[in-house]
Amino acid sequence: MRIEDYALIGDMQTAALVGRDGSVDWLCLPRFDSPACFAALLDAPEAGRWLLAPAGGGACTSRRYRPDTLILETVWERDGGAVRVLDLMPPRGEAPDVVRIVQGLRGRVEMRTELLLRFGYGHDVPWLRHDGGELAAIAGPDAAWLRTPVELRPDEDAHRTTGAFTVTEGEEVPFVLTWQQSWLPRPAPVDARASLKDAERAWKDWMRRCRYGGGYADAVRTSLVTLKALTYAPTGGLVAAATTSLPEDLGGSRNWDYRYCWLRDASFTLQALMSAGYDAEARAWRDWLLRAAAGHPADLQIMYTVEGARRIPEWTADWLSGYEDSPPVRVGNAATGQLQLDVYGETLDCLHLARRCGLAVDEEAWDLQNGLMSYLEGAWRSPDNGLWETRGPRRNFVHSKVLAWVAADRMIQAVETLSLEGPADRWRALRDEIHDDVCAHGYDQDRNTFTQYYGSAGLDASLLLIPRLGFLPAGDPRVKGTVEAVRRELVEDGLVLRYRPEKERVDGLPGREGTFLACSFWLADALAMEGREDEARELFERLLSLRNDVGLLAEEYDTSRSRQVGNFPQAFSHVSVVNTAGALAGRHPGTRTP
Ligand SMILES: OC[C@H]1O[C@H](O[C@H]2O[C@H](CO)[C@@H](O)[C@H](O)[C@H]2O)[C@H](O)[C@@H](O)[C@@H]1O
Repeated sequence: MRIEDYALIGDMQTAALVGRDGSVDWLCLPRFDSPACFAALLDAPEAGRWLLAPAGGGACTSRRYRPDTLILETVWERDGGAVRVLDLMPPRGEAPDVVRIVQGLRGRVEMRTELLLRFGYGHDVPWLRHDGGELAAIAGPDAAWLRTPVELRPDEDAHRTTGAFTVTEGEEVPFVLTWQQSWLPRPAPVDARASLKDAERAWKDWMRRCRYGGGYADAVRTSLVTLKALTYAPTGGLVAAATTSLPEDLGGSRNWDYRYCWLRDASFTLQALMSAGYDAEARAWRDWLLRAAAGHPADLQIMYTVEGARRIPEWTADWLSGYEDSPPVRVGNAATGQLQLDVYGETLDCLHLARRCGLAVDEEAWDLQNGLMSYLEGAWRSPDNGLWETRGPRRNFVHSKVLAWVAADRMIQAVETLSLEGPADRWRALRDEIHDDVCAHGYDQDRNTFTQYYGSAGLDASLLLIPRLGFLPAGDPRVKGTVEAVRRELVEDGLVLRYRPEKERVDGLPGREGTFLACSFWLADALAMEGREDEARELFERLLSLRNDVGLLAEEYDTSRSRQVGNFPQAFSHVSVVNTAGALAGRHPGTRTP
């Protein structure tokens, strides 16, 4: 399946990907970053999957989410009849469940199910016990049960379970898969119908809180649901995407694990959610941050687990061949230990915005902000790995310095407008110093553009954020020059690359990558801010057209193959849908009138 052939279901603790062929090919239990029990996404079906589809196989005729929910409806029209499968993960009760309900729509359709549970990222083959429509599977720490009225059959050789049945018009056949740690008693089974109702109610209640009132409302609502689905409800942490190792370069090795909370991605996500009125999520994330960042500000990490833990060692699951033969499959992320100075600015920007939106002034949060700012005062001159997490030598990335300016600016604003206490004069001097430094060393007069890093001949799409962050106005000739330079040098078939990896081999990695969707939205934002609304709208609509049939976007787009690439669905991309729609409605991205 292509990446865009998948849809997401989830229960705000983990998520699964369901293909257009009715196969659940990715599911990590019990948490986003737990080992997968279905990993066919990154190998063959033998790495674990759950198929539920007409016996003849093949892709569905159509599918959609029930409006304002993450309940997936997949329809197959066949000669003798039509069938719909509802897929969902109900709000988490005692244990995680995947509920699948087959509904006969017309005539008769022969159906088939095939379940291969492979715990430990496709590695661990469980013992299976069948009892009529009941299956129990167990391997090491994992146990799972499948309940259905359909007679299930073991295929002992292949360690798989199959079932065949016919569904006629008006008939409904439920399947419920439940997971639990193997040493605990089996959880009480959930009722498929009742959990469908619970899930629908929970999603609709959440969407009712939405205050977004601009254009492109359907796209924005789908993206908000996706962002909420990437939130780990027990702690308020937000993952960057639901997957690991979907390649940025098909056949290449730019494959990373995104099932963690990046302060950068989470700050962006929160800004989008707050702009739509979701203040409770902002509070939950602020509290998550206070717990995760506790300790010395110099020890702040750029990412944590959803629980706020610090250790995320990177290793490769060598038994998996990778998506479309793109090894390695990485688990964990070595970028954890990198120095990325921009996260201080993004975090302080987000906390400031949260306060402006009415989040109560909290002493602990202000202490944290002061601590982060003091650290940055001493550290902002250091070269770092930058927001793209380059694995080459550290550089003086212009974006990192601009975000140091943002950090000082938002702290000054907090003192000036929210009457918080702090050394505003010292911060004002620092803000001016950083501004002068960036304009002197990060701007190339001959080419009339800011550069990727001090002294670099290369460009970087993150420079498009300069006007939106308030570092310089959109009408400044240096900003306009940068926008034009990005269009000239980084645009491929109308979409924007983050940078040219081949140039100066800045990221220290082999191969190339697709155009980066968030950066393409940033170009639309920059054009809108410059008053070039028609061009901005045209680009935005092109980007919306790249979403799959259920409105989802991966991290990147390969223009030569016309395919989505990279992890999926990606928060960065969906944040950008919300922000750019807001920008076109006249609101600057990431802001909300307090
Ligand atoms: O491309 C190299 C890097 O790719 C990942 O980082 C990217 O994803 C992060 C999460 O969305 C995002 O915060 C960052 O800006 C992106 O560059 C990967 O996590 C890195 O390990 C890798 O070096």
